[in-house]
Amino acid sequence: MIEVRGLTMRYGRTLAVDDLTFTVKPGLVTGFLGPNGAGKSTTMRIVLGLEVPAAGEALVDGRAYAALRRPMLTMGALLDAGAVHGGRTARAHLGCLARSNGIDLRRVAAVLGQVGLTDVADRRIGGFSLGMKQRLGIAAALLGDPAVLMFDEPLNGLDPEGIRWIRELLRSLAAEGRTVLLSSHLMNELAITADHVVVIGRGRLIADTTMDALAARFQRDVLVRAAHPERLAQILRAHGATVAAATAEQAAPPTPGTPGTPGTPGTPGTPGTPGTGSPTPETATGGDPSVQGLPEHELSVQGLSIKGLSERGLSVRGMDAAGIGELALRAGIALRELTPRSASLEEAFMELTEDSVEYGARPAAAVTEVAR
Ligand SMILES: Nc1ncnc2c1ncn2[C@@H]1O[C@H](COP(=O)(O)OP(=O)(O)OP(=O)(O)O)[C@@H](O)[C@H]1O
Repeated sequence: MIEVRGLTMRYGRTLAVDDLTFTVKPGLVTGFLGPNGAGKSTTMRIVLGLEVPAAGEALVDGRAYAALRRPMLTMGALLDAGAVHGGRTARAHLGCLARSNGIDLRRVAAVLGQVGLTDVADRRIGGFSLGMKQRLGIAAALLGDPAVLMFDEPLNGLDPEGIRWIRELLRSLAAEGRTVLLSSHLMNELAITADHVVVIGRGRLIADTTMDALAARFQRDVLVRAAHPERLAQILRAHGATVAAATAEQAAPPTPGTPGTPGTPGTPGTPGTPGTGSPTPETATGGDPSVQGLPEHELSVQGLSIKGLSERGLSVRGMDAAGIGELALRAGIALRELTPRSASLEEAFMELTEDSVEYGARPAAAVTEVAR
């Protein structure tokens, strides 16, 4: 387990890490995500005892890394794959590390095999590609067979095969019950690999949550176009959904010639869906017995006219497309469009971190909400 508590780090006037607290648990791959300069590397260097924080502490399995007598047996880390002596062979490099940590030299051959470098073990590291250096760095991290592993941007610059290999390795290490933390500034890279994600921006915690919860939080809404939008809005609200008029940008322009295109029922060449002709305000209020007699404000959504709603559609949150379809069917309201819309994880990340960049520290309530 890695515990980061109230960590603060300054470089001159730059506040690189700002009162950061999170825990990395065993048995999971945890992604450490943030835009460039967010403070990921600084945090990792503090965990490794390479920097002394202005406040707070970082513990590895309950102890400060710098206080460990044989640290590589507790935690393996890869911070900078390029920071190795290019004149040494891979085997000699790992042999040095093993000797200095009292690790059995037989582990050298074992980890070289584990990362697929056995065939090049006696070549000088200076001639290695970036991918080979990454593998060597990972071999070094695995040398002491530690329960905790921490990698800074291990996927950087790798080809798809290399990325897939690291992903599978990290997942298998977590499946063995180890604690695995990897940083990245790309959400899409982490989305497939990580179970849990800690997001930081400007050194502050933005989110500490499961990947699934993050995706669910950024499930945007369902865009609904219906024959009687105002009535459907009432019904959906009565069942707990939040309904708003879709904004102009949200509503994709209707495809020309689509049957039942809003606002053009019965136009030659665009046959309306039977029984779902877009109502004029008069027919919607006058012809529909279920809404007759209702006050005017209950027959609109955000002040939009029924025609406006028919064209833009409704943005529905808190209910999935199946639930909306079911309620519309029961009410006899024909649907013309029912589109679940969610942000990609990359968009979710941009949205989260853009806020932190734009406004600095997020209010504690927002962090709690995301971190839940
Ligand atoms: N040695 C240093 N001296 C001065 N400023 C530093 C130093 N190291 C980091 N910083 C600053 O601290 C902040 C956090 O940097 P850090 O490298 O930890 O971010 P990061 O999230 O790892 O970014 P990246 O993805 O670009 O590596 C940045 O503003 C950076 O410029």
